[in-house]
Amino acid sequence: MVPDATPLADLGFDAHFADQVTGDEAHLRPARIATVHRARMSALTTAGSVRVTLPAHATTGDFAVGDWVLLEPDSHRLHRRLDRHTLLERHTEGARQPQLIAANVDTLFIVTSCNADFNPARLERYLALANEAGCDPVIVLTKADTVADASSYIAQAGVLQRGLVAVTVNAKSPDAGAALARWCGAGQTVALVGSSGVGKSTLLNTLAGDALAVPQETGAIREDDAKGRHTTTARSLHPIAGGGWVIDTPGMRTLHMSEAAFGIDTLFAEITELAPLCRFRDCTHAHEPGCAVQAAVAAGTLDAGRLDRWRKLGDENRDNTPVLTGPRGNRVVVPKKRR
Ligand SMILES: Nc1nc2c(ncn2[C@@H]2O[C@H](COP(=O)(O)OP(=O)(O)OP(=O)(O)O)[C@@H](O)[C@H]2O)c(=O)[nH]1
Ligand SMILES: [Zn+2]
Repeated sequence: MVPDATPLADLGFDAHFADQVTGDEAHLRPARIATVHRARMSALTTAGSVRVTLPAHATTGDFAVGDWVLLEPDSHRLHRRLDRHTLLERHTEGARQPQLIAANVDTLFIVTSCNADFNPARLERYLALANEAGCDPVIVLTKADTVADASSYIAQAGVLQRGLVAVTVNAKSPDAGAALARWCGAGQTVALVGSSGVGKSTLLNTLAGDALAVPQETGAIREDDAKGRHTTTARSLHPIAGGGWVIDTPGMRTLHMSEAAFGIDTLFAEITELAPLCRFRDCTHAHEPGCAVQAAVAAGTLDAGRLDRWRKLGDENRDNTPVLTGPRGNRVVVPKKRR
């Protein structure tokens, strides 16, 4: 259950948000978006869950679970959204606008299992997503109880990004909560991503423990979509038993790279850092003489598979990232919208 009175700090409200509230806005109530439906949203306040009243010009598509907003005290009418600390967004092929997954997530739990689901190339896509969003990634390896030696998975995951932490769990056991406790706790927000069937729902239940209850306002929790089917919210903010919040996301089959140059550079830091040592400033690390990256592969200090995957993600990102023509015909990458 969501306690009736939760201190703002426990909901994740920190100086980043407090500093944005102006003197004129002091009478407004900070609230954290807990569920986003097509036509309505709910939010958590220090006094519990409320239904947000949207002004005429606003649409729920502009908000993500985890967002901080300011509400009028009695009507719960939305005044404005506060700038985000982090924003997870998903680019899908063909779609012009990215889909907002979750906002103000501190740690992204990238969930995979100790079995055939384990796939370095796919994990790297999730890592680029976390880096780009500004979240700290952690690899959570579920189903450790089904294999004789889970440590080899830790070793394989740990090398995917500098400083990356990987943890093995049995998502069904309460021990999983203890194993992940260092990223949870009052005011902390984590989100779960990963393929279908890896154990995200199981992990969510374990993390929530006795606290399990989707924070939602009383009243109707279902809405009809255009075809008259009942739909429930895809994402919501759930309380974690020992403090903090967890956001689940629906299984993502494909993750297209777009507007993720920073995320990819961080993911492949060992390659990014070698590039300035290449003879040519625009070296593609493919065939050029004096290439420091190729030299590292030849010397055995850089994995050739990593270089292949760096190239694939980078090419995909460039193909999918919109470019404008600048004043002098220079190609200018469209600046990311403000968080
Ligand atoms: N033995 C074992 N089984 C697990 C573990 N984690 C999940 N499972 C089982 O794996 C199956 C799939 O788990 P879910 O939690 O439904 O997976 P999910 O990621 O939520 O899948 P979607 O809802 O399709 O996205 C269930 O039968 C779980 O009981 C684990 O750590 N150990
Ligand atoms: Zn090079």
